[in-house]
Amino acid sequence: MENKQKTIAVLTSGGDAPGMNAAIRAVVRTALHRGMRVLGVRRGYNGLINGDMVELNYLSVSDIMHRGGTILYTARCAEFREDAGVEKAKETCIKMGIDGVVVIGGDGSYRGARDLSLKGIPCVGLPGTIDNDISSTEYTIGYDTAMNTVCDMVDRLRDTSQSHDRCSVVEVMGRKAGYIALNTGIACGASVILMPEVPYDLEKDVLDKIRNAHKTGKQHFIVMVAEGVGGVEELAKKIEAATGIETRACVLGHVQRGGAPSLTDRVAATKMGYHAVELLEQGIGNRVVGLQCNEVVDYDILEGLEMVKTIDTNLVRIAEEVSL
Ligand SMILES: Nc1ncnc2c1ncn2[C@@H]1O[C@H](COP(=O)(O)OP(=O)(O)OP(=O)(O)O)[C@@H](O)[C@H]1O
Ligand SMILES: O=P(O)(O)OC[C@H]1O[C@](O)(CO)[C@@H](O)[C@@H]1O
Ligand SMILES: [Mg+2]
Repeated sequence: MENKQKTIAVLTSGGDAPGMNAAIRAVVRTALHRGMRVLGVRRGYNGLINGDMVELNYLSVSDIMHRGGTILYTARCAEFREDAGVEKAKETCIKMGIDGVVVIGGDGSYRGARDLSLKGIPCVGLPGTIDNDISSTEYTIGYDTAMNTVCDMVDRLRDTSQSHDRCSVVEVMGRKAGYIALNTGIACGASVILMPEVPYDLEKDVLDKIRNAHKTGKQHFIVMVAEGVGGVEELAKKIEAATGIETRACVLGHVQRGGAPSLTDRVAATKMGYHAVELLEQGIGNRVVGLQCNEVVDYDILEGLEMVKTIDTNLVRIAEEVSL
């Protein structure tokens, strides 16, 4: 008897990230190349629960590689956090003949993928988040683009800070992680970088540093603050009061999630998307795909979620020594 044609589904979930489209394209093209059908699920797990999906062909994913956002839309789906929601999604998968699902998203989306895998629908997670806060991979899709966007924005802030002899306190995204803040802080020449992983003393690590640099003739400052530290408005007031330097706070916000993906994001998304399909082709689910030393790897979802990722303490030290 002839083998039944495999059908896989692909969805994006959680916050969007530049490069998600490149990942969708890689999944679709790889699967079609191997003779599978592909369904694109709209708005994350919502689409899986409600059966909101469309068949994708080679042309459906043309001209999307260079676009930010996700053509499949994304969402945070409260219903999927409950067993009843996962059960409904499973029923939809069975009804639509879905043999496996590629879930592109963050750690929350991975938990959902695990729940559905445990119900017998093989799921493979791809790391799609600007935060780079997924332990099982050194790199997440969207991280590089978001950091380049931050650099571009902060370079602009520097122009106006420099012209006014001001201090700019900038909040960047990252949820509870400081990866974006640390790397962009270095790249933008920040005088101070605050991230949740590294405790700081306001007087010693922020105010004294700015006061001392001010005495040597430095007139404008960038203070980079991770979202997980927050409080940029209050911090700006404290810096102004303690140093006499006019200070402004700026929360960069969602601009960090948009824009054309960088080359790094496009290639990473393509490599990982390809691997996800290779796994599903073999009927292997409950896995998360990642990059370690730029090589594609995969792990059991729970094992991946339980891995620990730490901030690069050497990079923190370098940032401290070179900043002024
Ligand atoms: N513990 C869980 N069990 C089942 N499903 C979950 C769980 N946590 C999250 N999900 C599902 O995954 C969706 C996305 O999760 P979340 O909002 O945490 O974003 P994420 O995937 O971590 O991405 P990001 O943090 O980059 O925005 C949730 O809306 C929900 O549908
Ligand atoms: O778009 P929302 O729901 O406001 O979520 C914002 C969060 O999503 C991210 O942009 C991506 O996880 C975080 O950096 C941020 O904390
Ligand atoms: Mg998350």
